[in-house]
Amino acid sequence: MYYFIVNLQARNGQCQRVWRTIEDELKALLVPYKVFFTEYSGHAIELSTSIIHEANGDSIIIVVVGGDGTLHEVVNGAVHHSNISIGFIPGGSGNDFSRGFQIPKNPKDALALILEGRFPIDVDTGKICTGKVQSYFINNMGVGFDATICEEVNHSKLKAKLNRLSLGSLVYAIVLIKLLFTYKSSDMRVNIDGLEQSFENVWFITIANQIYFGGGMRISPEASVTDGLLDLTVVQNLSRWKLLFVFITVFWGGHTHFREVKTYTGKSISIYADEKVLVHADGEVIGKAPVKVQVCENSLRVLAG
Ligand SMILES: Nc1ncnc2c1ncn2[C@@H]1O[C@H](COP(=O)(O)OP(=O)(O)OP(=O)(O)O)[C@@H](O)[C@H]1O
Repeated sequence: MYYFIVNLQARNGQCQRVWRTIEDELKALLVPYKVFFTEYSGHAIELSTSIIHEANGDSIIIVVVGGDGTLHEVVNGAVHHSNISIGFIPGGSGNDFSRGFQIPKNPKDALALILEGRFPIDVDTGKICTGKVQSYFINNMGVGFDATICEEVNHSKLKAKLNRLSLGSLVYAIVLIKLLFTYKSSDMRVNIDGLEQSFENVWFITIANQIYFGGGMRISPEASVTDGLLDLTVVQNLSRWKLLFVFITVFWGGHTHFREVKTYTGKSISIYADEKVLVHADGEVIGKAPVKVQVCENSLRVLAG
């Protein structure tokens, strides 16, 4: 039995078409399945939690049809349950998860990969604690400018317009350019596995589990979801114009060569900011700094490409 959790509203409603294709294919192939549609933000975590409870330890596959936000919620329900495998059919605007896990863009091909079931791998996730909130991420988390971009993107009317033109992933770049001229950098302290460092004028700190971020940018080109490590990128002391230039190079991972961009790896990381800067997990704003992040090795089973 396959359990589908579908966000028909992903990509501003265009995910409906993706689901229709999948539904037709499941019926044609006589695949046994149950489908649940998300009705509000946070619903996917509730759905996955109740599916997992009913499975009572049996091995099952939960397939997410939607964007990285819906996937993020299901990850938070399924993490540390080794009897659950997660499949994904990309139906969102950014789809960084499918890039990082080599899942085909085409819905039928992505479904074929799941039905073959040949590649379940146990991957790392990151656990974040900020204030009273605890959350897991599969792609990345960030503190500062990138979280502010996520906040703006998730409330942007532009996203809907670009999605209609199939240019949804461009919204991150456009919002970045807009915020570039108003965002104020701040000083931060970072503790990586017990070693503390201070950074002045930080634009953002991103902690990545996999390579891709913000709709296809190669933020951590060396990241691996099976190495038991998280990859940090600190961007500081950059003028607004140079940040824009560095940003362009992120698309091919060239930013790591700039002296204002520092990279580290670690298992347990704390970030303290002088001001209460925003924190995102997989593109969803979850709170403000300070934040504690820890790698959870082999904590999620995923059907990757
Ligand atoms: N029925 C619904 N109505 C409104 N919002 C919903 C509904 N179902 C889920 N959501 C919320 O919509 C948000 C965005 O969904 P999702 O990430 O799947 O699509 P997206 O934003 O188009 O794609 P991406 O995250 O890849 O850019 C999620 O935070 C999710 O909780």
